[in-house]
Amino acid sequence: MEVMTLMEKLKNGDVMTQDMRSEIVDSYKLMDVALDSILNGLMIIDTELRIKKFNHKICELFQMDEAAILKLDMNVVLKEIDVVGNILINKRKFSYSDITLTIGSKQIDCFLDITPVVFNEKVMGAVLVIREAKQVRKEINKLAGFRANYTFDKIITKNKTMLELINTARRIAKTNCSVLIEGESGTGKELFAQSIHNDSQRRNGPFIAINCAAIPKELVESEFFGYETGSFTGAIKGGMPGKFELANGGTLFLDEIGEIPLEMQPKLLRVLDENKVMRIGGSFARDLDVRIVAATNRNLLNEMSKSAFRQDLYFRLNVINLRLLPLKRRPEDILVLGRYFLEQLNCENSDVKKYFSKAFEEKLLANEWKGNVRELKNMVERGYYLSAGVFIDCIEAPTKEQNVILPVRDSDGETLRDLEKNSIEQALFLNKGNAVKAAEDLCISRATIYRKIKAYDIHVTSL
Ligand SMILES: Nc1ncnc2c1ncn2[C@@H]1O[C@H](COP(=O)(O)OP(=O)(O)OP(=O)(O)O)[C@@H](O)[C@H]1O
Repeated sequence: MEVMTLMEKLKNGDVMTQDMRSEIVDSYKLMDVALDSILNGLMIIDTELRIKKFNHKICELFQMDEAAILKLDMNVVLKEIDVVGNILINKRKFSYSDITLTIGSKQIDCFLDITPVVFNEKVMGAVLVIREAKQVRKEINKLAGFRANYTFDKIITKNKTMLELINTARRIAKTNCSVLIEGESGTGKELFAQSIHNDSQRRNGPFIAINCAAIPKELVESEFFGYETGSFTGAIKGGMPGKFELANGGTLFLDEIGEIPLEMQPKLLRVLDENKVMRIGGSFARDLDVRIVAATNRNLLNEMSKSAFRQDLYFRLNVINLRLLPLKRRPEDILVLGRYFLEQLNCENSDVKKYFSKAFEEKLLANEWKGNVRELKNMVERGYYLSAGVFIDCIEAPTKEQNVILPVRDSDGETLRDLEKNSIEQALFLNKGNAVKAAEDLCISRATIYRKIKAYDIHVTSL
């Protein structure tokens, strides 16, 4: 018999039989099993915020046994929320992302849905569905692509030093120590960082990359550490987690670390030393479990001698050092890499298979490769799409920038600086302000273009 029908019968004065009693007991047991099979924490409270029921996941989330949970004062746990006003009186469902619950001396970051329980128009209490923020972020990171795609087997090289570096990186990937990757722009620093993450125990956690050169100085702290509601003008209501929090359980890749403002460096060092982060305007520190991989194309020793980079931070980051070789110092890699990129293009465009002409290969070997592997990849791609026949030859059609008639300027007296600034402005203009695309066209890194935009005070929106 349905429990509800049974209840109705009892309400109407029927006498409770043994069968009815076991029916009710069984149905309660069934409900408990169902509640415990749910992967989210679930709790039912009454209008006085007293706990009426909860599932096993709540014990896991709160790290408490059942008896301790029953003693919790939910007015304290939910002190950040107006449960009575918002949910019980207004009879409305509320969802809170990134809320902090106070459970005894612990703080738990979670996503919380509260739904009022209404019978015959009367509010009886509310159902709380609690999901751990760490878990939700893990799923979001997976969907949003915050993960590393590269693995060591995708790092192509025949160079002995580079092969040794890959071996070292493979070995240290298993540890938790910080890694500093040095090398010119386009040498494969991010490739190494992603491969280290994918070869570590953290491979299922997030890989969060942050380009220190791309963040405006005044936003660096909030990007790194996050902030709580109302901590500064323009802050999003409800606060925001910083990149450290987002990378919890995974790897944080600090690209262009040499660009980090000097005043920010001691704050970063403190977080790395203490493994804790406090959001701006926050009242408590959150525990962190983050592996740091930093990269730079600057000579940090030089920066230190100019007092532009702190020594203590340098030593904290430079536990393991990987110095990648520029492409011109590993000429044996030029054709190997070139053919690898060509092979990829042939696979992507399976209808036509193309080959390098002898002259093209000679041109590749003779090039300066200031933009390193990135430049090589772009050049192969350009050759591939611009060549009419199956052989990729040297004749390169004019690039987008060369094709355009630019505003006439008196070139007399134009300094190198002006020329560089003009080129960047043109590339930005041609790419409708998209700095990443402009950087690709100019064969420079994203970090470099952001740095130059800042240095030349280029207003992207007015181009
Ligand atoms: N050894 C390699 N094998 C295959 N692809 C490579 C290799 N090295 C670099 N690449 C490719 O070259 C491009 C640039 O690499 P990456 O972004 O890792 O360089 P980077 O040193 O981090 O550059 P930047 O300092 O400008 O950020 C990427 O598309 C990457 O896949």
